[in-house]
Amino acid sequence: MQNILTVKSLTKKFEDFTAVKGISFDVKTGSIFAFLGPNGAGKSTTIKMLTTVLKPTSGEIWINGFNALKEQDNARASFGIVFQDHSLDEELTAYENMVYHSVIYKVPRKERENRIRQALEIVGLWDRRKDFVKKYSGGMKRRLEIARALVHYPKILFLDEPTVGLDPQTRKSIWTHIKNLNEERGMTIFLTTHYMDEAEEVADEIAIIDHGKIIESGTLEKIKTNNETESLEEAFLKLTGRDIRDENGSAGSKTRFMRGKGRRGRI
Ligand SMILES: Nc1ncnc2c1ncn2[C@@H]1O[C@H](COP(=O)(O)OP(=O)(O)OP(=O)(O)O)[C@@H](O)[C@H]1O
Repeated sequence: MQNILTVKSLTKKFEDFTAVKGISFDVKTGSIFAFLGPNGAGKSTTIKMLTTVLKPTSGEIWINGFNALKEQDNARASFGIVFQDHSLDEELTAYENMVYHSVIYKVPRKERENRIRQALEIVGLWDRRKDFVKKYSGGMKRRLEIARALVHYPKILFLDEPTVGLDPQTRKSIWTHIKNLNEERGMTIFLTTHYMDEAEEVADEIAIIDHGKIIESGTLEKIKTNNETESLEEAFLKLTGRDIRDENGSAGSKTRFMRGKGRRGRI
């Protein structure tokens, strides 16, 4: 199987602090890859580098055969992104949001309508296309963001915490849409999540990052065997000494209090 994404010795320094320390990994074409780590481990910094938002200090990123640092336009055309924070225009309808994004991504005018329809149908929002986004529920907004990320036919979709802040039923529905995209359309999915059960259920391969280094990677079975645990959550705890979940207990929002200060061991 070919790799749609290859990362070699990727490093990011913020002045004298190294947030990502020479990580390397491959993502197979057509797979679902989960990138996990405690708060402050380096996930967002890595995703920002992979999606060309942040320039690495050193290392290589290859996306769909393109060097993401030297062939940025081709690399960008190869992926879609759904970030944690909503970036929809609430004063526009869903359809208008889609058009706006299609223009930015230079989708040919003649193909625009057809592609928008396809993308909205995938997430079950075609019938609601004329509604203003401000009337949408949290789950519908997330589905719209996923549809928007599909309109330029990306080969790989980056999802940063796609279900954060959503109730369990809505989370389930989002995963159904994501799994359909992967299984029926062969789209590669790269995701981060704080919900271990979700990663366990959907991911073909998993990488765990802590303190800027990948400390474990492979299939769920391999990770459980390596760590002699029954679940991913137990393996994660054993490896990082930390719980990935919100420790304030408020579903969805993430604690920041452990961020980056070497608090390994405190649970
Ligand atoms: N612009 C920046 N300047 C300085 N330090 C930064 C910057 N961005 C991130 N960091 C630091 O780099 C480390 C990794 O941060 P990052 O946001 O990548 O972690 P994360 O794994 O995504 O965490 P979370 O799950 O909390 O979002 C943290 O210690 C963070 O404080």
